[in-house]
Amino acid sequence: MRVFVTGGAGYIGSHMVKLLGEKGFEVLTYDNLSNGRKEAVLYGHLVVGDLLDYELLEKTLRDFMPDVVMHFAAKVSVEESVKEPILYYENNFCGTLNLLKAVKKLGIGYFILSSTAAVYGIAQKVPVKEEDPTVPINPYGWSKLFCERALIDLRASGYPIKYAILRYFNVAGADPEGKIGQVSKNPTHLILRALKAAKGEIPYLEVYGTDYPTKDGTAIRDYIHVMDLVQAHLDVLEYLMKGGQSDVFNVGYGRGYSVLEIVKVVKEVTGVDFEVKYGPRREGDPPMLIADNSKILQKTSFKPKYDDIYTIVKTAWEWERKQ
Ligand SMILES: NC(=O)c1ccc[n+]([C@@H]2O[C@H](COP(=O)([O-])OP(=O)(O)OC[C@H]3O[C@@H](n4cnc5c(N)ncnc54)[C@H](O)[C@@H]3O)[C@@H](O)[C@H]2O)c1
Ligand SMILES: O=c1ccn([C@@H]2O[C@H](COP(=O)(O)OP(=O)(O)O[C@H]3O[C@H](CO)[C@@H](O)[C@H](O)[C@H]3O)[C@@H](O)[C@H]2O)c(=O)[nH]1
Repeated sequence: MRVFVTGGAGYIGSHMVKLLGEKGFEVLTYDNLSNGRKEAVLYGHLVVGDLLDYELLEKTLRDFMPDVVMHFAAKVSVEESVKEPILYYENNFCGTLNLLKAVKKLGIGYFILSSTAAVYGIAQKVPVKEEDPTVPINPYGWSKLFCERALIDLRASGYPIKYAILRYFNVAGADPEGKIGQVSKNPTHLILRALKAAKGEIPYLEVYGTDYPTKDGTAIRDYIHVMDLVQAHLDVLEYLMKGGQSDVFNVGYGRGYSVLEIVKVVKEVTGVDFEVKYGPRREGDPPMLIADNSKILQKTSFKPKYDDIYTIVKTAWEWERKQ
């Protein structure tokens, strides 16, 4: 089976490409390398191209003619999206429209979209369920919600695409074999920044906000290991191919850690008591996001294997210390 992976040179996409390659899928990665690295693509070919370059996108898809499109390519920083909203709408939404346009033209049948817990905005209750209100509080979340809508509407218009929209919670950790991991040109993610503080690459870790309505005043997130996340894509694909209905799925573990709890785990795992400073909230950050993952657990064969915060931080640290 042939799988076209957009964003396959990035953090999550490269773990997906590795798993697909190991399982014997034929893979083609399409990535503009704006935040990806060609060395991270361990299987199949890489076409360096932009989603916004419709001609190249359509030609690449036509030449490869995949059975499945897995769409990871996006700009992913909440903070940057608040400062550069047009960039986010253009890259993420217009990019996805180009992809859907080409998919429809070529008659491709399966589509898995990387969406995000950021579509929920300030959750009224946690854990959040897929049918809960989606009112993003930053342009990144809106750009992803628009992509969801476009895909749902394409199906509703009668085009017989089978899709899964996966709303990832906070993805962390690295390939346990140590071949790939998270590399970012401008790292903003909490665990990665904490590890960089432990390495001395940044002078301290700043905690963004200590006045959230949570147990210790810092924001809570549901951290999921990247290996479980990419496995979830195969489980969902199997579900669709066996006749499962197109649907939206939360992908998280259903439990949350505060920023301070993560700091404690990172200090324990690295053995480094790095400096922590306390600053104001970061614009666009909701207080708490935890997945209700019962739908994916019930409907597909997905079974988390790496759902231990120490395993997540350890695999990330093993990768990061080699960089
Ligand atoms: N990391 C997380 O915690 C998280 C959580 C929820 C959802 N997601 C989603 O997962 C997906 C992958 O995120 P990631 O963390 O691996 O980010 P990443 O930046 O490592 O990967 C994204 C890849 O897409 C490529 N890309 C971006 N715009 C492109 C364009 N216009 N054309 C071609 N390639 C382009 C980048 O070069 C990069 O390699 C994204 O869609 C993101 O919204 C990530
Ligand atoms: O140096 C830092 C970095 C982050 N945080 C806090 O840590 C939490 C997690 O932040 P981060 O790791 O940047 O993730 P999120 O902003 O929650 O967003 C991630 O998780 C979303 C899903 O929940 C994805 O959609 C996004 O792509 C991904 O960046 C937030 O409360 C941040 O304010 C800090 O306090 N200090």
